[in-house]
Amino acid sequence: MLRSSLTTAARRGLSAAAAEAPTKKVAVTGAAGAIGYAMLMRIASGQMFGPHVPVELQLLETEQGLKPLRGVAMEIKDGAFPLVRGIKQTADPNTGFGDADVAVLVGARPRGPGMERADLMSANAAIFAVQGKAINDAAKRDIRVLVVGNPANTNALVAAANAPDIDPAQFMAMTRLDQNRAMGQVAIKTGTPVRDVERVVIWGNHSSTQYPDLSNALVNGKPALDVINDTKWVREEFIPRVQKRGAEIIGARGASSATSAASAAIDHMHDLFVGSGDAWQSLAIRSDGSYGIDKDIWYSVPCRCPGDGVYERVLDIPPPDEYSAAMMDATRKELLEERDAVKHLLPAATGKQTSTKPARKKRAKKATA
Ligand SMILES: NC(=O)c1ccc[n+]([C@@H]2O[C@H](COP(=O)([O-])OP(=O)(O)OC[C@H]3O[C@@H](n4cnc5c(N)ncnc54)[C@H](O)[C@@H]3O)[C@@H](O)[C@H]2O)c1
Ligand SMILES: O=C(O)C[C@H](O)C(=O)O
Repeated sequence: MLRSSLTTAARRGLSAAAAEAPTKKVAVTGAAGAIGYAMLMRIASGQMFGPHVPVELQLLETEQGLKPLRGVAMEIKDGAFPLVRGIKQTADPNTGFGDADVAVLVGARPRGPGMERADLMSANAAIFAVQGKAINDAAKRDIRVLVVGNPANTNALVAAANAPDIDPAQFMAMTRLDQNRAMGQVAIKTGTPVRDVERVVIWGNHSSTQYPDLSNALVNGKPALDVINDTKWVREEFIPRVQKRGAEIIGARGASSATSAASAAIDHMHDLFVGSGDAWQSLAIRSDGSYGIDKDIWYSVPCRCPGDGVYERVLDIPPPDEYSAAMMDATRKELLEERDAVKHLLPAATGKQTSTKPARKKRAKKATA
């Protein structure tokens, strides 16, 4: 068994030592859905945690979803991925999150044509209360949780509030898709490869109130706003396009974005665990009052990711100008309204730990070494 896995590893260019790295237990909910389907092969192939980290997949679905999930699991097995150490399939949250190092919470109803994210609030938020409790009961204490299912920011709040023994800083919601969309639009506008677009920030909610901000962005190392030199385009085309890109895709595809969402989840977790140096990544994290944002809402801000599951807010930036401040405020207000709408699912104040550090760096290192 060992011999054959090393042989396979060697075939795929992995060293024997690398193939022996500690296994990461990764829970994925909604694993048989469109995003799950697009994401799992990429986790299995090492794109989320790097090519040297084996994974055990813990796939959580509804009872109804278990049948298609069986097919997804068969396909993963048929991929013969050397890094995959096991595939668990379950509809029981405590089993799904059992001993998990990482959880990607995708399972939730997607928006259809004509729906706003607020329409998903009551249908989906309750799922995250149940899953927060299960994470609290069953997962590793230093788990990192990424919420993808919408309304993602407020679902992260609900999950964290129902996991009183886990630092809420370990729960994140995904705005990396918005960041990637914004970087893509800037690259097209300036005729530059995306690689040369940096420091684009998504502030606030993963919704049409988000603020895709180019104030600090660079294109080829020069201020993006100078390179673009077109405030009308920024305010009347770029910002609304990024804010409403989800709806634009639903209109075109008849279904909500899936491959790009899966790709963004891979990017988010890759940068969190493998690290992305000095680059800025937008993460929707529990507000600690920085930037004048109310505490205890999951508001997207720029972070640096040194690796090992740690993030640090980028605080060394100039204060927002009047336009940016108004945009940041609008999305802040929406998140406060969303929080009010799920009050019944928040059993305890989420300010249970005051640390703004993403929790237990030492233990995280140990868990991800
Ligand atoms: N944050 C983002 O950037 C972003 C981007 C795209 C989509 N989304 C959201 O992601 C979610 C999933 O989208 P999708 O296209 O994969 O939808 P989908 O309908 O294709 O799949 C969802 C899956 O979740 C499962 N599920 C539902 N409730 C569950 C539960 N309680 N436990 C486990 N599994 C459960 C369903 O059975 C289904 O298989 C939606 O809410 C969508 O709006 C977020
Ligand atoms: O917009 C949606 O409902 C889906 C997703 O959140 C997206 O941004 O594509």
